[in-house]
Amino acid sequence: MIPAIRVTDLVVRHGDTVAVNGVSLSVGPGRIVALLGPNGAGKSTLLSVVTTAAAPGSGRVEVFGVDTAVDPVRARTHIGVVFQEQTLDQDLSVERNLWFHARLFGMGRPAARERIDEVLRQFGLADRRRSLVRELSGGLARRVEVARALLHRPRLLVLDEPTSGLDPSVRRALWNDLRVLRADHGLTVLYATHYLQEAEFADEVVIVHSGRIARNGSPAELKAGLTGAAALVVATEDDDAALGQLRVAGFDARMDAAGLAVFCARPERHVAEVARAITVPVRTMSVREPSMDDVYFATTDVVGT
Ligand SMILES: Nc1ncnc2c1ncn2[C@@H]1O[C@H](COP(=O)(O)OP(=O)(O)OP(=O)(O)O)[C@@H](O)[C@H]1O
Repeated sequence: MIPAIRVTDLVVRHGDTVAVNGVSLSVGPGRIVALLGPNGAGKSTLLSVVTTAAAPGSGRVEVFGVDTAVDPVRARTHIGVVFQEQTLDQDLSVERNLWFHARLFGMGRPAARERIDEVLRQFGLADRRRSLVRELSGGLARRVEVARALLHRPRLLVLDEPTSGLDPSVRRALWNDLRVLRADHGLTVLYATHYLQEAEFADEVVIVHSGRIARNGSPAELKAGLTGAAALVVATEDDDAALGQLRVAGFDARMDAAGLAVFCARPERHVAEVARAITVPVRTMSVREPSMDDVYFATTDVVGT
């Protein structure tokens, strides 16, 4: 099976800065992949090469088997892009913006008209078709951008921080749309985000740091691979006394933001043992699994030092 995206030993420089430093990555069709990483990690640069906006310094990028450096025009037929900054023409209507895109991708008039009607309906924008973009809310304008990106029926949608500045309900609606598109059309989605909880929607998370892939895997794999973050969180009548008792019993117990945390690899297996070690009354005990935040900070801190 041809991967939707294959990146091989990619290096990209901006002047003296090595923005992408030897990245290799393969994304299967229909997968949803999140790119995480601190500012300046190289996410946008990587996305710009995948979308043919920038050329690789060395290495190779293929989109559905098409080498983006050899045949960028053909590669672009497979790719829809939603850029970090809004790129709609503010003084044109929603419909006109879509029309220009359709013409840019060589769609004939009848086909363009039909497809524009279809995406406007699909994204709930039919009643806004004649609205000027500058009259739209940020959330609606984003919807128009996603609709535009999908107009030429690409198989891969690339989004660079698509939800930044959008309110939580608009963000949730966008992710629902993308999941439906994947389910109905097998769309492959690659997106960069700084909202760590948005990485939970992905089949695979790729954490980029200093131009390299620092860690990648499914959200569950990344969390399971994290040692030292899972804990039993205990609330007692006297947490200070309980802390001392747990330490005497040999547990790695600490006070943190959640309260008294007992760190252990499989917390659910230690409930009885922890309860036995504490003589003060226990109010509640709960298992805390590692979060995407734990994975992110463990990865970027370790790599950054
Ligand atoms: N046009 C440019 N000219 C010079 N340096 C650049 C240019 N674009 C990016 N860089 C540098 O390349 C590195 C990677 O930047 P890039 O924008 O790809 O990171 P990013 O992970 O997308 O960051 P952010 O989360 O802030 O968008 C950074 O050191 C950045 O300063």
